[in-house]
Amino acid sequence: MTGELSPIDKAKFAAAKRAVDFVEDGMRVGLGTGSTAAWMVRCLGEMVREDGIRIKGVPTSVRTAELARQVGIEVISLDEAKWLDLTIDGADEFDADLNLIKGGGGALLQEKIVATASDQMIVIADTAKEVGTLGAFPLPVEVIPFGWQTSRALIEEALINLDVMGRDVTLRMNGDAAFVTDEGNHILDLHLKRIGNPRQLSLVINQIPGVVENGLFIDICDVVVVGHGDGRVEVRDINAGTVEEEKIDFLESDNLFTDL
Ligand SMILES: O=C[C@H](O)[C@H](O)[C@H](O)COP(=O)(O)O
Repeated sequence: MTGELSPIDKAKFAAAKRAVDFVEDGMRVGLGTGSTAAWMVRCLGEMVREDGIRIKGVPTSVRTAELARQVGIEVISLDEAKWLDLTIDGADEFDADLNLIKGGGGALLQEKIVATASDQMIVIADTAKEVGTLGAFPLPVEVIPFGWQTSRALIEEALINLDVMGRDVTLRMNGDAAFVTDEGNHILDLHLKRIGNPRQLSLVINQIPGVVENGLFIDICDVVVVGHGDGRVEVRDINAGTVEEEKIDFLESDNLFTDL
């Protein structure tokens, strides 16, 4: 069945499959959003159904909550969990310091709250997500609908003051209408090309009235699991300074691919 998956999906699956090894019985786990995180939720569901591990999952979006329930994971809110042992999530970009751009799917706000309320955040990604410098992927910024054009103008002004390379700021659309997040907000995508100082940019953007949160995750991620299309995975731990390599056997998970 894996023959029907593209190499990129195999890479995402391999990273997800390796990352769930970090999950132990009784843990409260933050469940990320996106195509890579969806593989992780399916793998966790398999562990719950077949290995009998008991976990409580805190989803970062409506769609992840739906998938988690479908695969048999007990879903609780962050307020019920209060604090999490671990969050596993995808990313749009990561750099050598494991700083991230997230929010390509519009879930950055809940994702950042959940990851920050976790002892550890593990990012799962295919090799295409690794960059020398963040910023080729447009940086998502969540803004409240009221006065969003004013917020955009203030962001553009801030980008000029910071002397950032690209300054194009676009409203994310969903067909003919503005995209609406799970929190009822809009997303502005900042086409910056290169983010020289992500920490400074994040602080400046978050001070602008109307901005709820931005997609830069600075010093939040501890471990990245990078998947390759042939099943190889690298586990890079920024705190321990270690890199481990392994290979995932796709055949062991064939049942996960049958109902796609
Ligand atoms: O809002 C979406 C999330 O930040 C995703 O984790 C991110 O966009 C990566 O998604 P994917 O795994 O589909 O590339």
